[in-house]
Order: sequence, then C-alpha cells, then structure tokens
Amino acid sequence: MLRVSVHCSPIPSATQVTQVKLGSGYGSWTINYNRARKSAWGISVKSVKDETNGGRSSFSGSSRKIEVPFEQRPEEHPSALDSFKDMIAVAKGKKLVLFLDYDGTLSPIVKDPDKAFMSDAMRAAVREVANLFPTAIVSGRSIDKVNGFVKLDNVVYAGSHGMDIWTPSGSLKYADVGQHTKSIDEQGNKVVKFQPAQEFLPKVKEIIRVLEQKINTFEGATVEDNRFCVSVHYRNVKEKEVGTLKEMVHSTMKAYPNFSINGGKMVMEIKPSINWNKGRALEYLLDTFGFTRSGDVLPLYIGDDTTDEDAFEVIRGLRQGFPIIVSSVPRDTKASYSLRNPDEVMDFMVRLARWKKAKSTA
Ligand SMILES: O=P(O)(O)OC[C@H]1O[C@H](O[C@H]2O[C@H](CO)[C@@H](O)[C@H](O)[C@H]2O)[C@H](O)[C@@H](O)[C@@H]1O
Repeated sequence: MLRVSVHCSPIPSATQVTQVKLGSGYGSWTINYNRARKSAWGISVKSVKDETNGGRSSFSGSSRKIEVPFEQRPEEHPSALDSFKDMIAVAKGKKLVLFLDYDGTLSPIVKDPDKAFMSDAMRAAVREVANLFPTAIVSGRSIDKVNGFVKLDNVVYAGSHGMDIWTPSGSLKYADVGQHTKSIDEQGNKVVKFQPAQEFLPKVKEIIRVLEQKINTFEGATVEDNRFCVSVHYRNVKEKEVGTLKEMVHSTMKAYPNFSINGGKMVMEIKPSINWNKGRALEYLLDTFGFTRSGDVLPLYIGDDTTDEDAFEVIRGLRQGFPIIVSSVPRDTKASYSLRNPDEVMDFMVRLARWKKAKSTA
C-alpha cells in the first residue's frame, strides 16, 4: 500500500484534499481538490511511503510542487478573457482606471532582473489603453528603472511598491502621510513626487551597502536598489545555499527594526515598515485621477506577485472594480479574476481598447 504525505500551503483541513491518485511511476500525481475551499492551492508532495516495503520512503528529497492545470481553476477566479463580456457589462457607464504591475505582468519573469524587457507589442497595447483610460504602472522597482523599461509618457508611475509616486498634480489629501516635492521631468512636464518613506533613504542606502558585501559569498545572489526598497534576488543561487542566504538576510536585518522583509518570486523584498503599500498607492492614484468617493469608478488592477495582494484587497474593500491575478497555476489570492501570463494580459488590454473604441464610435 502506498501512503502519500502531502504538504500544503496553507495547511488544509482534512476535507480539503478529496482524492490522491498516483500515476505510473513516482513522477506522476493527480490531486483533486475540494473546490468548495478557496485556499487549497500550492500543494506539493513531500514523501511517498510504501507500507508493504517496511514503510520506507519511495520518494525523498525536496518536495515536488504539483501544478494544477488551469482548467481546474476554481470558479471564483475565472479567466478575465473568458469573463470579458460580463466584465464590460459591469463597466458600462462607469469609468475604468487601469493599474498595471510590471514584472511578471507586462514582462515575463527572466533570470536577470536587468533584462526583464517588455515587448514592443506589449508597449503598443499599454500605450493604446492608456490613451483611452487613466493608467498607472505600479511596480516594486525604482521609478527610473520601470520607466526605462516601459518608456511611455501617457501613464503615471508608482515605484518602490508604491512608495514613490509621480503624478502631474499630487494629492493634498495625503499631505500628512508623506512629503510632496514639485519638480520638472526630462520632457519639461511638471511632476509632483509623493514619497512617504523619504526619511528611510539613508538607511536604505546603508542596507544596500551592507548586504552587497555579505552576499559576495553566495554565487548568483544579487542586491537590487529599488530606491526606497531593496530586493535580494536568489533565483540564480544554488538551491542548497538559499536557506543560508535567507538566514543571513534575516539576521542582518535585525539591526534595522524599522524595515520588514516579504517574500516574492525568488526574491526577498525589504521595505520600510510604514503603513503604505501598493493598495494605498492605488487609493492615492485614484484620488489624483479625480475619483475619490466616486461611485462610478472601476479600478482594474493586474498583478502577479504577493505585494499586489494589497491592491487586490483595496479593490475588494471598495466593492467595485476588477482585481486580476497573473498566474499559470492556481494561487491563494484576493483577486477575483485571473490571466495566465503576460501574453494573456496583452490580449486582455487589446480587447479592452477595441471595446472602448467601438463604444466611442457607436
Ligand atoms: O512589482 P513588480 O514590478 O512586479 O516588481 C517585483 C520585483 O520584480 C523583479 O523581480 C522579479 O522579476 C525578475 C525579472 O523577471 C526576476 O529575475 C526575479 O526573480 C523576480 O523576483 C525586480 O527585479 C524586483 O526588484 C521587484 O521588486
């Protein structure tokens, strides 16, 4: 008899995994979920024990992630492409505002963060929607970097996970939260910069210096300066060294109690511990776009990573709008819709633009 131990994140209730089937050999697994539960995602097989064989483990080593085909996507996160008609029916007569994350949303995830370029076709799609709807790019990167990738001047940018927002007008409503600085950009346009983590800048620079020295012993590890935040990348670090690298970062950061560490896609995101995130950035931007307390605004946020969840949560709280997760596998998320990858994001934007133009012509 084979007994399979499954590791789940988060830990499921006994009824959550309803059936486990083994395929031929130990490499093929089918796990059926209890779809009534929303959070049974991210299941991985930890071990297989053959009880006829003295209980010896037949599969060992690191746990194997089970990728559940998206066809099994629970209905509460339907495809935004398949649901397009329903979504535009809701959007009729309302004002759509677009928020787009960068890495993993507009550009595919690649090994080298400096080479996460977006395609020309994607840029054309973003330019097009931004001509039709107020559009913001909300990224964990520094504004300079994300601007360098996107290269569009008809969008507004929020970098450093929303801790650096550049808009034409700023929002006086948030004056007590952070500093507004007026300046002129390279094209000669007026820019108001909102930077609620200004005071942390010297410490951020210090953290970068310290971590850059310490990661030298970890081949493949890099530290990315995201201006008000720091990313420690371990995508290219040997698997067996990742744990030690993470411990090193956690122990280094004990000297900086005013900062927090969050996990992302093979990255540790270090951020000032202030009550500000991509969700609050979304609220700020809605305000600068002129939609505070507007009952007919529909924020549409597309993002792929953990820090985007704050924005999904805000949209859910507003009870109006579309939070969309980009993922090829089911995930535990606060999003209501899903798209599998940046190609689907592009298709979605193209359809959105086509719909808006057809509607305007009509
Ligand atoms: O908010 P985002 O725009 O999605 O930024 C989040 C982080 O994205 C980048 O890292 C991720 O993408 C890299 C390029 O594809 C990939 O190599 C890395 O493993 C991913 O974690 C960026 O480099 C980080 O600084 C951002 O915080």
